[in-house]
Amino acid sequence: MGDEDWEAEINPHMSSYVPIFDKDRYSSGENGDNFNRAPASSSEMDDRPRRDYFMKSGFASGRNFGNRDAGESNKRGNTSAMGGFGAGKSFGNRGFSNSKFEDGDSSCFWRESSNDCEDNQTRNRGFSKRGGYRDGSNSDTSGPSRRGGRGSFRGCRGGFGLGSPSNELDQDECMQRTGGLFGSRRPALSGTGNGDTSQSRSGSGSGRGGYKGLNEEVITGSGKNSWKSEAEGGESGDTQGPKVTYIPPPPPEDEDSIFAHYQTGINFDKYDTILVEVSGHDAPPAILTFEEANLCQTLSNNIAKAGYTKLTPVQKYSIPIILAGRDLMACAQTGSGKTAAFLLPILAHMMRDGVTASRFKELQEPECIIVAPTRELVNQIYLEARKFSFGTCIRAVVIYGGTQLGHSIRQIVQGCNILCATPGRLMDIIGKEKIGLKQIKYLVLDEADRMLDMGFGPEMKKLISCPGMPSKEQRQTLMFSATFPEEIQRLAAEFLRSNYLFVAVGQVGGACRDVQQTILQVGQFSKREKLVEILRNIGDERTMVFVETKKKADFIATFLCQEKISTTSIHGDREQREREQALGDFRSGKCPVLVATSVAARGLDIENVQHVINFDLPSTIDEYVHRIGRTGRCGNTGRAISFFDPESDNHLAQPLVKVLSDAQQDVPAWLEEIAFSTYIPGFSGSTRGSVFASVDTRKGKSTLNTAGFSSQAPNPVDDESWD
Ligand SMILES: Nc1ncnc2c1ncn2[C@@H]1O[C@H](COP(=O)(O)OP(=O)(O)OP(=O)(O)O)[C@@H](O)[C@H]1O
Repeated sequence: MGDEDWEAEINPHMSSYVPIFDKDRYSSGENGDNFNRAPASSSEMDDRPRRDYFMKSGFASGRNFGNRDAGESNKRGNTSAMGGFGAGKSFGNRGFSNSKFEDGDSSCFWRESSNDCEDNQTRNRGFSKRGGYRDGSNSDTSGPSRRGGRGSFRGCRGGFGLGSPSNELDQDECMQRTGGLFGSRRPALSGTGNGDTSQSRSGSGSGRGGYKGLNEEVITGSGKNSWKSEAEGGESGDTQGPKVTYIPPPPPEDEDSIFAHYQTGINFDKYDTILVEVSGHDAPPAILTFEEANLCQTLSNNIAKAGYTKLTPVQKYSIPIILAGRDLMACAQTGSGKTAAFLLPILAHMMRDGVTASRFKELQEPECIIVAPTRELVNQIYLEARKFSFGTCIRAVVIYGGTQLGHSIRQIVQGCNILCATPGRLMDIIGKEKIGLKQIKYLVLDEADRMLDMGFGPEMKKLISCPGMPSKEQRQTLMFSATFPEEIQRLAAEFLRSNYLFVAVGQVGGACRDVQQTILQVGQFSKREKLVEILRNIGDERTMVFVETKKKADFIATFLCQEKISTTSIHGDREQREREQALGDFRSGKCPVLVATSVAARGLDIENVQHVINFDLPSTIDEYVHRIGRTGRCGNTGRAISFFDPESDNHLAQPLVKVLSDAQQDVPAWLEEIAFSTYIPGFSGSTRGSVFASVDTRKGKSTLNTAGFSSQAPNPVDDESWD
């Protein structure tokens, strides 16, 4: 079913789902959490699920959005600023400067009904209307609103602008606010007024990379589509937008929290049986134990405290390669420890070579930059870097969009050896001359195929051609992913030294075998019923439900709440604080169901996710592999159920059959039939013309081995032909 059809189906529900806030009956409980609150009456019951969702999923955690009833809002006590956000800011999508952005006691979602253009637009957009906000200190309600309710902004597209920023930081922040909300459906981005973030702008007209769902933002430029990044939320500064004030709460500092980890699963030891291929000249032998890596004592202690006793295959091969100073492209199944595979040898080198101890400086010159496509993922990588560098003088910093730029800068100027960043925020910070690149020795692209695709690729190219960035001969470049389409491997050459090594653990682009995959044929209109049936059977086990569009994510989450299934959601139209809240609620088990778009498909490592449900199949098989990889991690088992709608998913039949059979899963006969009937000559694994690379695209193979053994073989690769 196309998106249009969903519009038709969703909209009537949307209007009926508009929560009419009844402040007396639905005001917050003590903890500001109204979820699962028993209804006071049957009429309340009707509305409750939608309130539940808004409250629970952070739409409403104590905020009044775009609320006309500013007076009511003020009565609620204006608790502000957990973590500092929202303090002193006022919100209101129509010039209401009194409604406060609250975060605290009161859990309520306020939404007014109105017949005006904005509201109609909002309703059409969905029920997720959020009130706009303005910087209270700059407030000028008569001026252009910094952020209208989502719907209202869209309804009045073109009328969006900014007041004059009052200082450099302000300017930059203003420039940054493209936000998930505002990036929608805008033309190619151009800088306006403030040239200082030009590097982050798509000078070529290409938008930020990221994820695209069916109705997600597409920005055209450079003669081809490039995605307005949902993942990034468009924080780059490439257009004007509202001021982002969110300051993420600092992670816990106590050692127990830093080293908290989950257990490896029963299949962890089976990793050793996976075939590993290493291609490229003179690959150093794999190591079999952490001891062989000869890491310094502090690092070894941290590894032990993290609960790592045994290397995973990608670690066995990648660690010695990186320690030998080689460039690397590594492809290994989801959840198999790629993060430590690059962090540990980098940290070991930094410890060996010595780093500038962190100290306050306006311009920081980190030794290592790690980029990844989503905010949540860079944050996760940062936490891993912080864990492994615990007790050393190495300081890791994380910066990402959707948060206050000033906060990112403050983190950086305190000292920065390892910078974990999303591309947009990174380019902004470089543009602000807070980060110098001269000292860069390591450049890591996690989810590298995504980082190099047409979404993020242009940004990455800008990064490596930034003034000061050491040439590829002078730095070590490392790329990791579970998928690596051939054409992306070719693009990667520009970033890597010609003698880079390629490590493939198992089938490149293959699914993790610890995930039991089931494909069900379900038509679009039966999906919800099926979903509820499955979730009821699952009970409280943690489940991620992937849908294709942000709008549908809201819709399904609301629907599930209505069915009394505790659900939250994450997607690119949600504020960053809401995204983090949603992830937190999911991680803690408070909401065992997380409805997500592809923004959550890659990299996220959440303990105990036992099920992934593809309510909608993604458009590419690689995406499928990443999504189902949110379960079955680190030797644990998991289950993935995918709804296959023959009306829309036939193009995936062949690659699905391949992925299933490669992972030794049952292939339904009906799927084989569809695959056969849509046979594409020459198909070898993917849609969109690209295929799984079965090997390093340079075609040379030097090693074919199981992960338990190190070996070296002659390398037939002709570097010249590759370069
Ligand atoms: N050697 C090890 N021993 C025990 N646990 C490990 C080891 N290596 C990694 N882990 C844990 O396994 C989990 C998955 O690791 P990680 O997130 O790095 O996987 P990944 O390969 O990057 O997955 P994805 O492809 O989804 O990004 C993490 O919780 C990590 O701490």
